[in-house]
Amino acid sequence: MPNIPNSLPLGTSKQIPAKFPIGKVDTSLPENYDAFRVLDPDTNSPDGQIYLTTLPPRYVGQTLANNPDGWAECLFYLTQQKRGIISTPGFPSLIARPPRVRHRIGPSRFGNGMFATRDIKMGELVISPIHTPQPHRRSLKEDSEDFVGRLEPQNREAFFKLHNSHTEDGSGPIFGRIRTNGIAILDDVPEEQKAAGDLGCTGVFNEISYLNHSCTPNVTYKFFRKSLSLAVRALRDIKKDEELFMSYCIINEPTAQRQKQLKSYGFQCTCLVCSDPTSDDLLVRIRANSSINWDDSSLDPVAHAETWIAEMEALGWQELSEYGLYLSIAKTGAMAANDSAKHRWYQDRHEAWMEGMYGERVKIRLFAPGPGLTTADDMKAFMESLQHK
Ligand SMILES: C[S@@+](CC[C@H](N)C(=O)[O-])C[C@H]1O[C@@H](n2cnc3c(N)ncnc32)[C@H](O)[C@@H]1O
Repeated sequence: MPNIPNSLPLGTSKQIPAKFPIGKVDTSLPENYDAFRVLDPDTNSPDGQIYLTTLPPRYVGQTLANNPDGWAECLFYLTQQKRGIISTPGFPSLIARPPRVRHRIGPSRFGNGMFATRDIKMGELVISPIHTPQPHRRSLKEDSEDFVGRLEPQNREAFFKLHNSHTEDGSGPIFGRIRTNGIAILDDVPEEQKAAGDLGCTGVFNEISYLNHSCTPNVTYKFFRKSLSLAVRALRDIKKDEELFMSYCIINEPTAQRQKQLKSYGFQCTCLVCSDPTSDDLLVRIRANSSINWDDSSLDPVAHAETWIAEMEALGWQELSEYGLYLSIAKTGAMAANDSAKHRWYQDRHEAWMEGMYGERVKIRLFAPGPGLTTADDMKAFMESLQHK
């Protein structure tokens, strides 16, 4: 029998793409630069120019007092990108916010950082930005200067308070801050737009850009095009006053690879897994054990999953997709063993984790216990029937 399918598509660990290149950057302008720079293009403007535009559209005289969600100053190279955003169903939507403020910015071991101001449960929304300045694709130094000039004064002030770890490589005070604080927001681009060259953006955020890095992060984010905002959610239960960490790199790669990705931020990560020389080997074993043979009667799926869940939780490795696979195995195994309390527990944990990872509540009731679906054999037949759907 094939391995049990999981409700989570495989390979879905957050693929946070590499940032701007490491080291010295070429910020020279193309020839005829001014001739093809356009402010506030309409969506019929030809592609291939450099566009500076404000989204959602901003009318004369409007200030943050009229629109607390604010505006994003965007720099595009394709009008396709502006078209893509404004044709997103529901755009512009209000930004979803947590019911009460759950974060603060303050001193951390790594300069400033962000902290929880109350206990936060796995999956819960920690923060959505009030506004999302400066999504952009490639960024030339001059373009960056232009769009910072277009920001609301208080947002410009917030921008210049951000850390700049690129003071020695020719980036300058603006592009340097974009390189240090830019968060890749690739994930929400519809496939057909990707094909048309709309590869997503990098965004710099007033508050979210204060999140420091860990390879065992306790929050992650999802970008929503319809509100041009990031939702930062808890990947596990977080205690009041804990520092919040996101990952700046692809965490399911070996330590040396991760350290390479982090070089552009000018620090060496010293988190729990980076400091443990056995962690790469553990990662391989976590991956290898995350699919099981449901025909193997010598294996107790729940006990197997629980061992690995405990191991991953001890490290704080919930951002790995394998953590979701183990929750899924535990939930399914508990159902097959007729342990409805445990089944419900893992069902809820899995849903909360999915919400944390993907930013939305996903109801997965595929494996709800019911007549005729209570033994391992029933489960096997059920899974086989799914394979043929
Ligand atoms: C996006 S900023 C985060 C906020 C920053 N700590 C501040 O004081 O404004 C990224 C910078 O924070 C620092 N940083 C973030 N995570 C770190 C970590 N795990 N270890 C050391 N430095 C870190 C590095 O200087 C990095 O370039």
